[in-house]
Amino acid sequence: MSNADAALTWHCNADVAGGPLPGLRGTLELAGLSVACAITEVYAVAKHQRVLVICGPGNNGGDGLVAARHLRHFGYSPVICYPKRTDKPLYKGLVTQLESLHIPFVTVGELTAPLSSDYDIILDAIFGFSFKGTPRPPFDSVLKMLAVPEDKTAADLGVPPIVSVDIPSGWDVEGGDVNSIGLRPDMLVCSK
Ligand SMILES: NC(=O)C1=CN([C@@H]2O[C@H](COP(=O)(O)OP(=O)(O)OC[C@H]3O[C@@H](n4cnc5c(N)ncnc54)[C@H](O)[C@@H]3O)[C@@H](O)[C@H]2O)[C@@H](O)CC1
Repeated sequence: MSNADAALTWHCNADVAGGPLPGLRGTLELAGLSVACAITEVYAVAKHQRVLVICGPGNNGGDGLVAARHLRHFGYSPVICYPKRTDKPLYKGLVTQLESLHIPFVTVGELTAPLSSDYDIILDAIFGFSFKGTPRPPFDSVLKMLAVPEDKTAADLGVPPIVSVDIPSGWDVEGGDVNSIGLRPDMLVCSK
């Protein structure tokens, strides 16, 4: 059993540790752990150690914060971009856990193209099913850095493989890429 399988099995059998975590905290933990485990299956740490985790302001971003912690424990070197933080205690706790592991945080301004010079994978935890309208700053400029127009390749633009949580960020959950955001993830991790 791999470390990732062991962690997921432990979480799913969490009654041995006093019961599953309740409510949103529990679902965020399970979602984030599942995302991290899925990444280990597809992007081996030996070749994809540097992971940029971009977190949005809602629960999709929370999945990213949890996934980053597990990725660190699985041997990856996550760096987090979390430009719109919330004061909710659950989220402050997730940030404190990451800081205690000395996981670096970067601002949007510190992200420079081509992203592939600094990162081997992007974890897109910006928006999930509650995204509406067109992306507002600062996420509009972040999404532009991740976009790959139809007539270009990710390699041309230096965009590393993108793993999206739930749905590609900026896409409408029913209508798809109605705003022509151009984010075309290589991998999507979503619940059944
Ligand atoms: N709701 C739940 O119980 C859970 C949700 N999870 C994840 O969280 C996602 C849904 O979470 P949320 O409902 O918090 O929403 P999202 O995380 O999808 O996004 C909502 C946030 O994005 C902002 N936003 C919306 N449209 C925007 C725009 N055009 N420009 C800039 N900001 C914009 C909103 O103001 C809000 O802060 C799911 O897709 C899933 O990935 C789960 O994984 C964990 C449990």
